[in-house]
Amino acid sequence: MKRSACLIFNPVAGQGDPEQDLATIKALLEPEIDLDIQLTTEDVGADALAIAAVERGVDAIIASGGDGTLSAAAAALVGTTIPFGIISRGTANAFANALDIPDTIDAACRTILGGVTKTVDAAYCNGYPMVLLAGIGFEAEAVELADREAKNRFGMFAYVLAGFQALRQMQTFDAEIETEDKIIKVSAAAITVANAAPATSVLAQGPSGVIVDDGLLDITLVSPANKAGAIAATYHLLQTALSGDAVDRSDIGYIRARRVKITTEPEQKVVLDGELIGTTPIDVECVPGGLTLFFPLVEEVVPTEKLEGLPNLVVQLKDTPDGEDGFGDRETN
Ligand SMILES: Nc1ncnc2c1ncn2[C@@H]1O[C@H](COP(=O)(O)OP(=O)(O)OP(=O)(O)O)[C@@H](O)[C@H]1O
Repeated sequence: MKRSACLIFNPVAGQGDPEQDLATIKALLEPEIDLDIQLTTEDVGADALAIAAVERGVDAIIASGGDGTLSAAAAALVGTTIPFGIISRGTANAFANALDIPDTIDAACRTILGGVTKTVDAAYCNGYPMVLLAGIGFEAEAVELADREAKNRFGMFAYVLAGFQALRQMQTFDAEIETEDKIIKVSAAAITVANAAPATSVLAQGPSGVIVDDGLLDITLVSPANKAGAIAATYHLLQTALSGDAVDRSDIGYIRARRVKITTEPEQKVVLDGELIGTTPIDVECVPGGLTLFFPLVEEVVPTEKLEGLPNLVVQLKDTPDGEDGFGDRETN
């Protein structure tokens, strides 16, 4: 029987040609999947369309658009077992990158056609579903500054520009961070609670690699003494994100927790998966295995041996009976 899925498509996302993108997606998927195509509008977003699709009891949901569309659709699926396909066509493609899903239309469609699924963690932040991260302070300021018009003009560069602008306006705040086993009081300029994060979410990169299926949230605290320190800390986080090493600066800290409550003085803006949702305090709780994704088939890497080319090489294969390790009897004391 042919598979079926609801495809939620944002017809204005990204810098490409949406009509052509939709034609490509249909050509790739429709031979194997019956698609119920739902276009987002200014008034009816991916969240409403995904909630309605869940209520209709669809077999799978595929979302195609920028990070806003993908996050909104994913949010509706947190806590369900409906497989979610991601076809990223945005400016930053942070959502796909954070979850290790290919970000070209062709590879994303092949991932969905492959039919392999994997569960990852999700979370709730102040009752809102969260798949990637909640940012307090710096990140929230940067998201607010990277507006639609700037993104259209500058693409990815808009986020970098907004980051520098936010850095210029950087202010520290006092924070109290409560996890299941401790209460931490600290001054910070940015606190990021991540379930999953792309390397470009620099401020989430305290832990060497945010782990998306460990049942824990990764919390990074950045507390630079001044603006020069903020730039150095940000650069260090970018480097560690790219190299996969843990951070090593006294003004950056990180912890992992299943649940975290954060209050700040003064109140700080909070951005959740790219959208401003309000201000602190926040209460974030991990939902282990809360989201099911179509995931690329990962071929098992068999470590290869190599001997060819060594001088005077002779390799003799032993005739070892089943169940024996080939070393004969071993002397024991
Ligand atoms: N048919 C439509 N007409 C106008 N706006 C739309 C329509 N459909 C969705 N939108 C708007 O698109 C925005 C979401 O865009 P989305 O995040 O998918 O793409 P993007 O902004 O190009 O990507 P990125 O966030 O990666 O930059 C929402 O603000 C939503 O209101």
